Amino acid sequence: MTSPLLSLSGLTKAYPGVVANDNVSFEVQPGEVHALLGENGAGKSTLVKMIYGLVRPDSGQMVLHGEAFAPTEPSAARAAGVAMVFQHFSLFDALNVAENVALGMENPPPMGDLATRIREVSTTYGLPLDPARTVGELSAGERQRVEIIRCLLQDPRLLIMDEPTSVLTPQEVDILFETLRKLTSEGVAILYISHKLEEIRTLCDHATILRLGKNVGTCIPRDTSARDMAELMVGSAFAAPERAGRDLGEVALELKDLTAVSSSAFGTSLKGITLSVRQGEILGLGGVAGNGQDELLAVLSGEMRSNADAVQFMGQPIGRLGPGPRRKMGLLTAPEERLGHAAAPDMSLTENALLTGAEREQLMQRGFLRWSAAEAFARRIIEAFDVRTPGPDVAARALSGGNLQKFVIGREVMQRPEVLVVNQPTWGVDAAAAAAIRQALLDLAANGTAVICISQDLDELMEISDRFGALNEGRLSEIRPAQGLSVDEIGLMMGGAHGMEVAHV
Ligand SMILES: Nc1ncnc2c1ncn2[C@@H]1O[C@H](COP(=O)(O)OP(=O)(O)OP(=O)(O)O)[C@@H](O)[C@H]1O
Repeated sequence: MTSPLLSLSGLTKAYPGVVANDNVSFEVQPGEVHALLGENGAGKSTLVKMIYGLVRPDSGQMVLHGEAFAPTEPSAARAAGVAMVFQHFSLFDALNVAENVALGMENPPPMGDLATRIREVSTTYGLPLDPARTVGELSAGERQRVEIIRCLLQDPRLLIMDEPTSVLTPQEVDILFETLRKLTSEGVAILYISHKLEEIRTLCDHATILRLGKNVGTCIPRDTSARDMAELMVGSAFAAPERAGRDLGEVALELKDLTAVSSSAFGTSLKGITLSVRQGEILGLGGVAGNGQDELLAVLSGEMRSNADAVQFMGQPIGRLGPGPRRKMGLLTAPEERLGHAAAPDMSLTENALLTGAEREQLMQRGFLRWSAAEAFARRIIEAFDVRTPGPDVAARALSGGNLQKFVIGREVMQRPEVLVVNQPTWGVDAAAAAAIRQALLDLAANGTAVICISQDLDELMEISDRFGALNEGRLSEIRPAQGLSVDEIGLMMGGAHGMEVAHV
């Protein structure tokens, strides 16, 4: 048997109120794809941050290529052959691909040489990318390729990937997996974090499962069902969402030939969008990211204005109203970007609860903030949505990604909206919590709320939507009943955006 590439023994890291990693030990072999599984807050990101030199363990040892390994910063980890592709890309939109790659390198070669090397790596590993293109014009999949190529130019022995497929089309996922397989055939090891269990079954050789910071077991994903893996992570069985029959009420929200120019140079303008959603109904909107989803959410939240008549709430024109008045009426929204847009990173959960809940939860009285009521509201969200955190005083940025997502969705759901618009409601959320969020949206609709769910997850949309439409380059397809729609029909509705194929529903 070959000696392991990386072995971890007894790694422990505590934060105030939580032990993020508790005596974690396992090994990664050269040439394998090793999955790191665990529910939200289980400690996956903390563990890989220790390997990448972003977080220092309180105790425990790491051995890489047979030598003691204790990186104090990412450059030390990179020098030892460890590379990492993050969930959120750190790229500059206005610069081209080669310039962005150079910015992430310790000693970048001259631009001409770098462009040649980028072309070589991109051809060798099947990652099509033109070094001269401006990054702002690239799709999410192409941006990820910039990050991957940046890593590959450093000749890594271990590549860490944190939820790499959440922004990719099914076709881009296939391309990525091909690249990863080529890398492993050359002996590179891949440490792979994902909540998408079917993908893990396709790609990964071994999996280590974390629960509440502890290593609770390993499995061979190919030989384990997705349901069994989910239960290993949670430690118990969980319920799949149930959809009750509902009577639909009045039209709650209507868009009439809505046209809006994106405020961003790299955004997508909305072109003639017409739709309506009734009380008690869930309208699912699919499409590849970057086809107008963010702009549609902004035009509904009031962050972007339109013609007054183009947006109608219970028959009233509201296109010129800002976010405050819309919230007061009961039109609530939860954007996709949880850190920075949906939540203020350095503010506590109580302060974040206040940010969107002040009006409808009466957290303000005669100009004064009612702090104890705001804290009680934050506690109710934490309780109802099973947000794993020591308490409401914790800053939003200290929550694991999935737990913050649960908080952001819970905050809007608990305000009993008349209309709720969500974008990617279960992004980065584990299987059990995703089921709970979908159930909460179904329950809201059962109580008469009109829901618009924008998502790239077609399985999710088919599970909860009554009717389905797709965004493509700022236009909306025909809207059709979701039940009985075939994969081919959905593919046609998505209109081949960025040449994508719909591989699964
Ligand atoms: N900087 C920090 N300060 C305080 N607590 C933190 C910090 N970073 C992580 N934690 C806590 O450590 C625990 C583990 O978080 P971590 O981000 O590693 O989980 P995860 O498994 O990656 O979750 P997810 O799947 O939601 O991304 C969580 O309880 C989280 O709140």
